[in-house]
Amino acid sequence: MKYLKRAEPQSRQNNDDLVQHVRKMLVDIESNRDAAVRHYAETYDRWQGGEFLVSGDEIEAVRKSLSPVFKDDFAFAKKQVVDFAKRQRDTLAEFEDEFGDGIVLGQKIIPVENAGCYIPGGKYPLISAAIMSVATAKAAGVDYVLGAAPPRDGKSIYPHTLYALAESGADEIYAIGGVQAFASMAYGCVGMRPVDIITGPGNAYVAEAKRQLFGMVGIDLPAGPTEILVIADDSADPALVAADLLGQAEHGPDSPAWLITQSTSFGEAVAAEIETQLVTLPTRQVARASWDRWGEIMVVDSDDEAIAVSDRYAPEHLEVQTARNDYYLANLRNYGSLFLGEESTVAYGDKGVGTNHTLPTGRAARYTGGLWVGKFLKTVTYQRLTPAASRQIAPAMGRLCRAEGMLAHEITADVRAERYAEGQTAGADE
Ligand SMILES: NC(=O)c1ccc[n+]([C@@H]2O[C@H](COP(=O)([O-])OP(=O)(O)OC[C@H]3O[C@@H](n4cnc5c(N)ncnc54)[C@H](O)[C@@H]3O)[C@@H](O)[C@H]2O)c1
Ligand SMILES: [Zn+2]
Repeated sequence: MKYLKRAEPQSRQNNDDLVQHVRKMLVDIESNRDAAVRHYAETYDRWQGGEFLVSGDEIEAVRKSLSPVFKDDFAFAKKQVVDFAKRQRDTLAEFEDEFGDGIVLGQKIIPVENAGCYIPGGKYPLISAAIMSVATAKAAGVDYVLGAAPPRDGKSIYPHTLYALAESGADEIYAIGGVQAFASMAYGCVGMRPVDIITGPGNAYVAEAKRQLFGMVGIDLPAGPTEILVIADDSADPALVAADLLGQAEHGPDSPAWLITQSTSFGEAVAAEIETQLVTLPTRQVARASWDRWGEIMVVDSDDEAIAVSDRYAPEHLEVQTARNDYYLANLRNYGSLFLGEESTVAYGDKGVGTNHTLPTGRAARYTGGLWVGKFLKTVTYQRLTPAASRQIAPAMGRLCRAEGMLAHEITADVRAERYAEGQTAGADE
């Protein structure tokens, strides 16, 4: 593999400052609660309001103010995402079966009770993120869903985001952003009830807060700064590929965009197109910074090498525009969501083609997919035995306890062997 363009040396590994900064905030909020939350909201969100909880009147006013076209577009996106989520829910099944005579084992699927969903809004109000988290949680059957988004002007949530949160089914909505939002949802500050799982994408502070809070509260997945990788060959259109790379570079100055191709001339054409398009792109300031710093163009020798390199990057978004898209679909392993052919594009996935847009970043796609109904559901198990079955497995179970030196465990098996011994009346077989 050779690089036509390479990212600046990665400084991501050394994120001590970020880790310490977020830890300090979380510790402060855990001990000083609402006062600390208010302090950080004032510092980082320029908060000037009173209550963080958004009132029903404010939601109603927003409902009235938005255009029918926006509402129709939103309804389309929501329907796509919810239909797909329900279809995914249908793939999960409870079961109860016999595993050996008299040994009944089962799986149940139980939604978490309370979920806190974060909608990013530092740079852009990510309206669709409300559907991705809140509507998906509701499709999973979560009882109570709290929505949180940063205030746009120090006072209230961006109206379209507020509408999206309400329409997606949020039970309560709070105008609060970043680390202080996640800490409040986890610890139950500023009137929030402490939730069981916190979800949603966000910037580096948000991603780090989720990582540190994990354990005391559930998290969906590491979903930090957006990434895109495009695998393209000579059959692709360099202008379209360049547009798609810049489309995601626009997210923030820490959003990498990568291209893998087997054709040096194609790689050069995309590089030239990017320069051309950056001249007029309205959000070029951000896109230029991220492309210069993180952008990469790699030339490989074969489809299999393209797949191997792509799997190493484990990109959040992966577009494949080649003459052999099905081969890639069959063989790629690590990605958050895959966009096959030039007709699909990450922006569709972002805004509401139907797949969830909260996706793994920072190589987390090696071990997880994106947000989906399953993240709000627990697959739990249960067991039930007949007396005869209990008696029958007791000796083996007891010996395994003993082998581990767990003698109190062994006794629990031994007493059952005795209790259900043949001829005993207590607990005899039905
Ligand atoms: N992985 C995914 O699925 C996915 C999807 C959509 C968006 N994203 C990413 O989400 C991110 C959104 O970022 P954003 O910044 O626009 O919005 P954000 O809501 O994630 O972050 C804004 C918050 O950051 C906090 N903040 C800012 N500076 C701080 C500081 N110095 N210390 C502590 N907190 C601070 C503020 O409280 C503010 O409310 C982008 O990086 C985007 O790429 C990821
Ligand atoms: Zn995007």
